[in-house]
Amino acid sequence: MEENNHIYPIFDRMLMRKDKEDLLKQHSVMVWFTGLSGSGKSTIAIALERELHKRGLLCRILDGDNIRSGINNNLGFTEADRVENIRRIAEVSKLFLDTGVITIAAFISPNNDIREMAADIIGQDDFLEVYVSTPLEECERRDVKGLYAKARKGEIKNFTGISAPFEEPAHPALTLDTSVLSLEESVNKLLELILPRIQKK
Ligand SMILES: Nc1ncnc2c1ncn2[C@@H]1O[C@H](COP(=O)(O)OS(=O)(=O)O)[C@@H](OP(=O)(O)O)[C@H]1O
Ligand SMILES: Nc1ncnc2c1ncn2[C@@H]1O[C@H](COP(=O)(O)OP(=O)(O)O)[C@@H](O)[C@H]1O
Repeated sequence: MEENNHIYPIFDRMLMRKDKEDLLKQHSVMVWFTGLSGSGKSTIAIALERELHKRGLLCRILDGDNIRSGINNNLGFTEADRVENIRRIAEVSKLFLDTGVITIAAFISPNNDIREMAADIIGQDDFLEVYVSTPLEECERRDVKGLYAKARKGEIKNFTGISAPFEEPAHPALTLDTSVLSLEESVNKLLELILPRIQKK
């Protein structure tokens, strides 16, 4: 490769994240939602992506539907499996970030060590932690997938909030309690936080 450089100067260097961000006219960032099942992570992620898309900004959502059903379909909910789940998600996120894409992850990611590992893989400066702090009582009242009822009956083991721990983030960039905030209010708060970072002047 090196000896061809004078013939093909275009091979001088590999295209970098900045080249891709310039192409897309945006800065990429990682928006990392954490919170209990049913707290609103996916709902907010989808609404946020729509608002950014409307503004001409390219995003990628990673959530249980496209990760746990595919690349991570060999993982369950033991502590070790959750660590591996989040590790792979962080590595995949990094690829999207390096492609200039605004990356939005919606996973329980139940403790500080797991979220810290994700932030280390992705890079602390790119990592915006958003805590969807909807109380357990409200998540359980919603019981979107009927899993809390099953967990209470002991039919699902290691269920976060019931039989497995959830550790609140110490210093999230933003906290959204969807028992108090409407979806629109949550998205507006996110836009206020994110837009100044991702829009190219
Ligand atoms: N034992 C147990 N504990 C928690 N959650 C469970 C469990 N079993 C299945 N589910 C469903 O899986 C979704 C959570 O997956 P995550 O990948 O976000 O979890 S983690 O970050 O690895 O802790 C979560 O979906 P969300 O509601 O989207 O959060 C649950 O529906
Ligand atoms: N203000 C709100 N913000 C977000 N979701 C809400 C709100 N009020 C009610 N919900 C409902 O709560 C549920 C949250 O589910 P989901 O987004 O799948 O949560 P998670 O991804 O955290 O498991 C959805 O059914 C959603 O319609």
